[in-house]
Amino acid sequence: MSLYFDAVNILTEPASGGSFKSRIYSARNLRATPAQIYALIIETSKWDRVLAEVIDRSDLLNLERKLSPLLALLLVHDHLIAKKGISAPTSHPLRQAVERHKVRLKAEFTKSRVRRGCASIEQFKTAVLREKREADGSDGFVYPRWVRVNNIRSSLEEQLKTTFASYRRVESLAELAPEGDDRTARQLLYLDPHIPDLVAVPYGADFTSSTAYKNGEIILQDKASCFPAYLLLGDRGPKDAWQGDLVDGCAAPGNKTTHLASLLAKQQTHHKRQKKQVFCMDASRVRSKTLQKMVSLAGADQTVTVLPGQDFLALDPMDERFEKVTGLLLDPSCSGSGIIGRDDVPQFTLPKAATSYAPNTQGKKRKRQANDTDESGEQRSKGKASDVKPSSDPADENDIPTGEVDQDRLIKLSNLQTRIMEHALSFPHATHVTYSTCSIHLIENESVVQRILASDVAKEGGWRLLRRDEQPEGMRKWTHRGVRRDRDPETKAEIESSSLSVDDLSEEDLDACVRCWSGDAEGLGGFFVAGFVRDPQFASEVTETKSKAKHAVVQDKQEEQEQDEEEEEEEEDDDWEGFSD
Ligand SMILES: C[S@@+](CC[C@H](N)C(=O)[O-])C[C@H]1O[C@@H](n2cnc3c(N)ncnc32)[C@H](O)[C@@H]1O
Repeated sequence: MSLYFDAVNILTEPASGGSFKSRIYSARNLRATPAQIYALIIETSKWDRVLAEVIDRSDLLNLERKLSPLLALLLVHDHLIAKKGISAPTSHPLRQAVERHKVRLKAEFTKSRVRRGCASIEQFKTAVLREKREADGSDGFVYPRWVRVNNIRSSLEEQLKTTFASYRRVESLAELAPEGDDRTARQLLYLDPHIPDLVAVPYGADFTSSTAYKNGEIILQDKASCFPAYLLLGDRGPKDAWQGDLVDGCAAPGNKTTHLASLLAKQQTHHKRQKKQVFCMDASRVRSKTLQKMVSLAGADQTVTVLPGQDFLALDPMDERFEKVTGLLLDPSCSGSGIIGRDDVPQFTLPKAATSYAPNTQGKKRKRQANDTDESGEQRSKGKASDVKPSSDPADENDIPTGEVDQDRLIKLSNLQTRIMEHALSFPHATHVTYSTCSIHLIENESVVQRILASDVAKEGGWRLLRRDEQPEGMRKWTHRGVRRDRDPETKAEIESSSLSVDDLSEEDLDACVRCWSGDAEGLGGFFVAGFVRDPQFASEVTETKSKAKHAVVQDKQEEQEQDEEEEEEEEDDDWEGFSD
């Protein structure tokens, strides 16, 4: 019986960090084996809708008051579906509480199958799974595992021949969706058409024990998180390699930094030794340790200098160390509202509790709360050096969203993001800067862009947005672009009542901004990125306009002064009461 109590405890305790499976395997005080508990929970979750129906119709919970809804679901699963039945001595009171009703339970289970027009248990299982996916909205929704090949240590060709040798290429992301009851990873691979060296595999694929992963040849990084470095360095090769140094100002845990280094490696010819070219930093000392480990694991120590605990805003753009900096990538802290919960804890439809049963949390559908857990990168990086793995989870990069929109916090974030960007634009030799967030809110995205473009530093430096037609090929092809008003994250429809709008941005500006949304066929969370470029022509136009304006002001002032003097003279004349006729 301990198996069922262990499963109930696992499902009802507050979630701590890590995947659901790893939480079971690292849980203490379990009496059953983790494998047994995991299998029971996963199998029961496939049948929950039917089991809840059977339990309700047979009135089990009103007849057996000792059973909680969740415990009943697990026990009835094993009673009706597991080959060996309930895993407890026949004399155990809870086993008896279920088996006393075996005729009724069996009859309701059969009726449930017949109602769905299924002739066999297999057909029944497939129908029930389809029903479950339709009900939870996950039907047709693909959220793959994204894998970036690190060009410092390997190449896409090499990885296709080794790590992915047994994988079959598919032509669409949709083919990575689980089929039937197959929620486990199948060996399928999709080459991303937008980001070079990025592949997608079914979500359950686990590379953490693969040599390629341990050696930093592959990095588990979400597709959207690859946009900023690609937008900055693009499809350059040895012939048109990036000139100058780069800064990643908000870099931990280091996904985008190592991506920059990987793209630079691709541009370098083999005989040319890479010089230090990327300065990266994070204001948090603890997160900087993770950053350094990620950089080393990716083999990027030759290219990347980590400035631990460095506040980007305190960096002096005039410092001679940065005089060759031509590009900056800024991915500051944000609300994280675009991060989709990777909560892999199975969600159960439960039977109705008996009227006199006082349920604990077992009676509710569990959803992980952001503050249940301690999953910020800050906390994670407190682990041992050997714990540090290339990050795959956007939650490692950002705050975990609470689901509630705190307007004051968004305003503060937006102000800080704008300051950070204005500081980036003040690097004297910078020509390209990218700005990104994993937020869906206009106030952190297009609105920040609008504020930056309106700033003195942008106007004086001749900064404008990197137009879509100037973007690297993969980004040009990406169709989801900037929006003028906030959108409903579910329906993607504009929120008419939203008072915030970005009226100063032109249609061309919005087309320059790149958006990602969760819940569509792209397999991503919410993300935003925009590139800024210094345009000398634009600068001179601005300077010219400014100097014309200045000139006009000076002229006006001069004229004003002359007039004043004339008037004064007149007044003086008026005041002169000397000679008279
Ligand atoms: C969204 S995360 C960056 C994720 C990272 N770019 C990646 O791809 O792995 C934001 C990071 O910015 C850091 N940060 C926030 N403000 C900063 C500042 N003023 N200077 C330097 N780092 C800052 C935070 O500590 C946090 O680690």
